[in-house]
Amino acid sequence: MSKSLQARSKNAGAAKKNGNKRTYSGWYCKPAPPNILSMLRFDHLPENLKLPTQSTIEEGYKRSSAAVNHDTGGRQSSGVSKLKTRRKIDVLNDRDSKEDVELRQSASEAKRIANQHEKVSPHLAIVDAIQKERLVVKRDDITRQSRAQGLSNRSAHQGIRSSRFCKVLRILGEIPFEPRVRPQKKLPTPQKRPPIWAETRQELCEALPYYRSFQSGIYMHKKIAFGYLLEAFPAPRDIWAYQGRVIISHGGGQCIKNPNSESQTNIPATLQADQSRNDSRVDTLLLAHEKKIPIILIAGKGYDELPWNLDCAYVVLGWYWISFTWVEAEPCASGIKPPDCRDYFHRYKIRFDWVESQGIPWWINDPITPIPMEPTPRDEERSPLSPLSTYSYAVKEHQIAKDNQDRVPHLSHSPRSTVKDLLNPTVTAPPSPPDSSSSFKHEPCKNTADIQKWDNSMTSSNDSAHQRGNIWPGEIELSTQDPMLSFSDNSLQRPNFHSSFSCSACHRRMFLIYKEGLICLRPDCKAFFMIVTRVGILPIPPGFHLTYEDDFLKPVSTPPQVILPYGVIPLEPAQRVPEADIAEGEVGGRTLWKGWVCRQCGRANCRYRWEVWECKNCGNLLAPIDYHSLVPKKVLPCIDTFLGNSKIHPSSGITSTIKWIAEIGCVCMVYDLPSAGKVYHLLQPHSPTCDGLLEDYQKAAIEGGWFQRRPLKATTVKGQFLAQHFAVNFGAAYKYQVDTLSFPFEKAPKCVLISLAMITHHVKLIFGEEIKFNEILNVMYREGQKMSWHDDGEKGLGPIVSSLSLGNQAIMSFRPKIQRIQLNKSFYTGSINENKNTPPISLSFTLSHGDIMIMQGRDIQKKYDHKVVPTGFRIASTARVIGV
Ligand SMILES: O=C(O)CCC(=O)C(=O)O
Ligand SMILES: [Fe+2]
Repeated sequence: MSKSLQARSKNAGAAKKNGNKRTYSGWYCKPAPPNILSMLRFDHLPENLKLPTQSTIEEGYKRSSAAVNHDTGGRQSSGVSKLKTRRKIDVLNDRDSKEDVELRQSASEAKRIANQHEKVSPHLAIVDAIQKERLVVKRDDITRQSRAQGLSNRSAHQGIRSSRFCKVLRILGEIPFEPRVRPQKKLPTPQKRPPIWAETRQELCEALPYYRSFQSGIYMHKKIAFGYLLEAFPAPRDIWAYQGRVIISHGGGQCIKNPNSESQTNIPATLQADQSRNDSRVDTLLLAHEKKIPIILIAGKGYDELPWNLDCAYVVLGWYWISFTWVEAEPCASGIKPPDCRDYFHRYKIRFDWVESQGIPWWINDPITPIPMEPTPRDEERSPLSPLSTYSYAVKEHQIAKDNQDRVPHLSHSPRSTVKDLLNPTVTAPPSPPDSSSSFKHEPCKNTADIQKWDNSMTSSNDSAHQRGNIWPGEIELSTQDPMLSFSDNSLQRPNFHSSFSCSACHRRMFLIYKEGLICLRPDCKAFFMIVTRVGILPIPPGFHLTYEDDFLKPVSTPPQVILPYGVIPLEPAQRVPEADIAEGEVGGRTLWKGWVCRQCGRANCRYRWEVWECKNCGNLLAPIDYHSLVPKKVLPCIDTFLGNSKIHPSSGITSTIKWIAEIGCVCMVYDLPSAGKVYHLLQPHSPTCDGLLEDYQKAAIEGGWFQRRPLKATTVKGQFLAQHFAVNFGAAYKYQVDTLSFPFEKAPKCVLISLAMITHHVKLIFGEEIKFNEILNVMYREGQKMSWHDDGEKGLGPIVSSLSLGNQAIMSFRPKIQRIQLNKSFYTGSINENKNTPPISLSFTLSHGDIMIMQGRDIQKKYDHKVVPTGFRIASTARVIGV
């Protein structure tokens, strides 16, 4: 006899001994016929339902009893003739209040039939039970239900109400109804302020080296997860438990808002494909779990599970480690193509546990509350037979609180992990996040060789991680037992969380994580995400409430492998960063426009003023620059260009000519953009005067505090978004794309007026007439800043726009305009590839210190976009006529 048959007969024997009791492993749980499974799974058009006819039932039965005979040595015998099934779907109007009574009656009838037939074939009993239930099809209900689930109107077709199946499932599975208790947001705002908070996503991304993702909910680099944002678009069973020490969220990716939906607001984003390890976000989170790499969690205002109302847009929660991951089945929304052969997607769930070395979470006002703790896998490994260690969190927390003495819970900056650490398979310290800023001491894993090694170590140690499996409390201890689940007096005796169970379909061990029953979490198992009931294993319909086991939710101690590599509060930018630190190769470096976390109030700030870091909340100032920091022309590199190194796309139709301007002894390149206008490039007509202007602009910026990064008017990012460059406008207001500060000419510093005079003079040399520019926009770029694709087409813009360039060189490019792509639709997929939709650059050339550029013709703004990418610190003044 095969092993499995031996086990079966042993279990069958055990069942006999216990009278009516049936052991789980002896339970015959052949899944119902395929059409029943899909019918149960989700809403379908009734005409597509194909409820089994007598002949299909018989066929199915024959198939399954053949299989059963093969499996069990002919335990089953024919009983088809006994079945009198109803095959009609009733289309009913609103049912009256007797509905539930009827439901119960028919369900107990169903159970009676199930009991009668279970010896024959439980799946036939299911068919019978379901049909006894008189499946209700009613258009209005479906519409309502679809809306409630955020599904589109297209799903509002007739179909079987999954809510009815939920009821059936609860009755057949004898599952008490335990509705999910939504957080009421009734907790008071924490007394301690968060270590870091922000009002915009940009502030997070510019101030925190571990969260630089504008769109995705996870910030990762080279397969290392650094930051995870808990925001809107929750998935089922996301949870905040034990005062936030345990957070269950979901894997990223493959989500979109339903494109068929009437309203794009207040509807959840739904999966459009399976989440799988092929997705780098999922893979990175799983690696973080396997390698015990901690990750910083940030909560946004849209995060519904947070039990108090945020009075800002984002708060940094702190360090977590990923203690467990698993896969669930999530219904395919209407209008979304399901995967082959099933009507659900795989959705990864990720469980984060608070890293205890941080002390108590900053938001907990009452440190006395004892928290039941589960031992770590390590504890279990050390003493597999000892009872669960009882751990008084309160005592430990008191101790930590005493040590911390009320300080804001940020960590000391432990030294950066080395590659050797990373390669150590037992103790793995994660590297610091990538950061081009030299002022943050926790430097990035810049070295590609290091990263390569890290990657390799990931891949090789990955195998061992897989061999180890997802070690979880109790697993090692209990894998030596043969846990049995039994039914007694119609109630399911469940083992506690530590017992785990063995899936009757795939025979693999599984943790019991839902109160509702034994649910296999292996996507490759035919019983994946189905519930064991008295009449067999049934799929879980949409909207069915699953509740986590209490034991499962308990916080677990942080294993020693979890090492925190840096504090959540980034170091301050170095005081008085020299603007002209050419040794670093970055004049006016990138460091200087990165954000900053105010030490006084914890606000994450963008650097929005040129001359100082200023806190938007409390006005705290950091590192104001002074005259010693000016960047003189002589320290700037200048690579000679040949006539501006212009490039013209062959298919653009653009032609160029060279003009000699004898009055000032200067070359001018003229580019003819067909049926749009001309672009003139005057090569360094006056650079010595410009050397002085370069310094004067910087002095004016320090003295006057003119130059600011200001909000873009249209952006795809939620909330305010600052342009990269620092700018100030004089004369007529020019606020076309950016809400730039504007002042009258009388207030303008001298350097601005000189620049305007120079531009006016050169424009007159070209066109022979004086243009009365009434506006000049002055832009300062720090290292790494640029002005992306745009036009200057403010209403009432005159035909001539002309600029003066100072400082480092910049490449100016033109390209034909494109239709703005609908970013919103694919916003959450992260799959936008703008390059696919962008036309090639028609013309580009290099602007050097002292060059003047002129665009002539309004149609240039209508037909072309332009962008300017400086090679480093640079100033540009652009004059226009506005309001004509
Ligand atoms: O930086 C420049 O040279 C030009 C900037 C520009 O295109 C603008 O201000 O609209
Ligand atoms: Fe422009």
